[in-house]
Amino acid sequence: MAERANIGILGASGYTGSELLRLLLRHPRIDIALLTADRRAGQTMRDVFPQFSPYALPRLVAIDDLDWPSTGVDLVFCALPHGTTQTVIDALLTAAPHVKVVDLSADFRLFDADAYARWYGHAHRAEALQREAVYGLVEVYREKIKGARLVANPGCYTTCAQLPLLPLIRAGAIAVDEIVIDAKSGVTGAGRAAKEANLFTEVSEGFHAYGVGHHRHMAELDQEFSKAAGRPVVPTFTPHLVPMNRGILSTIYVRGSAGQGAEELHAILVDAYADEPFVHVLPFGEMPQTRHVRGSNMTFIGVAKDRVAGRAIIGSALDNLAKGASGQAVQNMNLMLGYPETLGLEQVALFP
Ligand SMILES: NC(=O)C1=CN([C@@H]2O[C@H](COP(=O)(O)OP(=O)(O)OC[C@H]3O[C@@H](n4cnc5c(N)ncnc54)[C@H](OP(=O)(O)O)[C@@H]3O)[C@@H](O)[C@H]2O)C=CC1
Ligand SMILES: CC(=O)N[C@@H](CCC(=O)OP(=O)(O)O)C(=O)O
Repeated sequence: MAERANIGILGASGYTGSELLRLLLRHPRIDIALLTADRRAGQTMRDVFPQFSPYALPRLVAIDDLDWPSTGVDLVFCALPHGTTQTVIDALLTAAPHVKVVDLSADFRLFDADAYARWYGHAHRAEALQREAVYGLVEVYREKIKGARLVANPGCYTTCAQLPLLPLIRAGAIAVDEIVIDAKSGVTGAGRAAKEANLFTEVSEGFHAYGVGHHRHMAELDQEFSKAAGRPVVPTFTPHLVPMNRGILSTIYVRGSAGQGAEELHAILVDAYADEPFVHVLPFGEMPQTRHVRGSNMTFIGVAKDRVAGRAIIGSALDNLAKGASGQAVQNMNLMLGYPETLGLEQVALFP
């Protein structure tokens, strides 16, 4: 294990890229060696995000201008739009095969080439790497991540839903054909690039569902839930956009298997996460709030009884830019570099 590592951030001028930089500037064992942008290439981080003014940072460069071996990077975070990433990482790992990569996009999360083509509308452009990638949900794949060269950081909605549900599915404690996930996200989840749908006037003073019946995160949920259950699982999942900057809250409706009431489901989760630094199960009956995880790498989970016999209501909250993206990516980096998993991630939520 090296004492320090040189880090690159592809897409540093975006929301997850800048959140990575915010976290990494407080990390004791890394140096920022490379920052890239597309439209903002040539500018400084200060031009794009003035909060970085006090720090001496490399200028934003275009990926096409890079000669990978001479960048000197040991590990690269790829925070680019999905679809863009696979060719960039393929070129990077061809030119510099020793570099480790944490990809924040959806490009390497689906291991089945047909499923990828079906959900994303084109054949994967780096199939060998798709097969090599390790899915980066640390609480499940910790040991595989430690030896990985390419880690596919999970999606924000999917992290929020998987953390409470996977232990229950694995234990056979819930009816897997009756899972309903009602999720709400802040607007940073959609990225910084200007889109009409994300204008203040379109988002404020309102609240709406989108991607109803076909959001691409369903593919990731199907894959991981089916793996945990040992048979196909297809949950109901509906995302909503709410007028706040950060945070995801998922309210999840489940039916317990025979003999598994809400208290038993709660006990399974308490047991599963007793030693996990970034998953906190609240006392029975308490529901999580996004404001209590904002800016931290934590996921808060709550379980309560439904008045409908046999059903339970589960709440899960995380910060989409932290545990839902950049925080989880740094957690993955720490494992890949052999550092303590929590290094640079100890921030308590920013509240009030
Ligand atoms: N936002 C979130 O909460 C989450 C995001 N993700 C995923 O992380 C990735 C980054 O998301 P986010 O930070 O929100 O996105 P942003 O739109 O905020 O940032 C995108 C970044 O990629 C750069 N970029 C855009 N197009 C290209 C291109 N063709 N070639 C090279 N660089 C390009 C942009 O540069 P420039 O600014 O110069 O145009 C910018 O730096 C996405 O794949 C997203 O799906 C995953 C989980 C949560
Ligand atoms: C609010 C919002 O728009 N959220 C994004 C999901 C966040 C994300 O970026 O997910 P991936 O990493 O899988 O791309 C969306 O619904 O597409």
